[in-house]
Amino acid sequence: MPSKASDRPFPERRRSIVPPTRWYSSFRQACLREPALRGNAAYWLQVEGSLTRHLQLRCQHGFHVEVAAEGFAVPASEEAATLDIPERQLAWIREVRLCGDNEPWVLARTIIPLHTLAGRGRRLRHLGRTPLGAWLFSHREWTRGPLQAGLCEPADGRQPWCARRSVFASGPRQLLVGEYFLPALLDQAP
Ligand SMILES: C=C(O[C@@H]1C=C(C(=O)O)C=C[C@H]1O)C(=O)O
Repeated sequence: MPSKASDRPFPERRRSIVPPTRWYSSFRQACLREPALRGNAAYWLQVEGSLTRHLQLRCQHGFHVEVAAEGFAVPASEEAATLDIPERQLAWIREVRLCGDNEPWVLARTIIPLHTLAGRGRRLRHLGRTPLGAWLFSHREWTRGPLQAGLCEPADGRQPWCARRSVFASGPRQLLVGEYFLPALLDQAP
């Protein structure tokens, strides 16, 4: 049984933990398609700053990151296009569950292109259970691009139905972070 994050590779045949998602250029655009976004989801899809930090602040017993899979794999063509990297080029893909009070609240999928992993970016392959948000927001040179809103196709009522994502950039380096909100979080008052 794998015990460390590095023991959980990301072969292409491994299923992603996040559902298929259709992305919209803004929260408002997604609301035109799905008015239910104007409920509790509105807060989470638009909240600024580190999502990790916002989640930590609402935990009573503790916050942790559970690594579902990380390793080199080929991103979806639409993800490669969003990052402007060649289609079929390998990237470091990290999928985690952000857990509050021992319950998964958010699923996150991050695509880190090869050129971002060079030099100091090497560290990004060894985050393990350290939240990526803590790293990004403590390195001031990283800035976040506009937030897109996503409507998911959940396989069942326990999967996320909405998400958000954005590109973080530091000079020529960039990475794409998608955050998928689980009903366990959305059912709480924001
Ligand atoms: C971008 C952030 O980082 C969070 C932490 C992640 C991780 O550890 O892989 C992934 C996505 C985010 O939800 C944030 O906190 O805003």
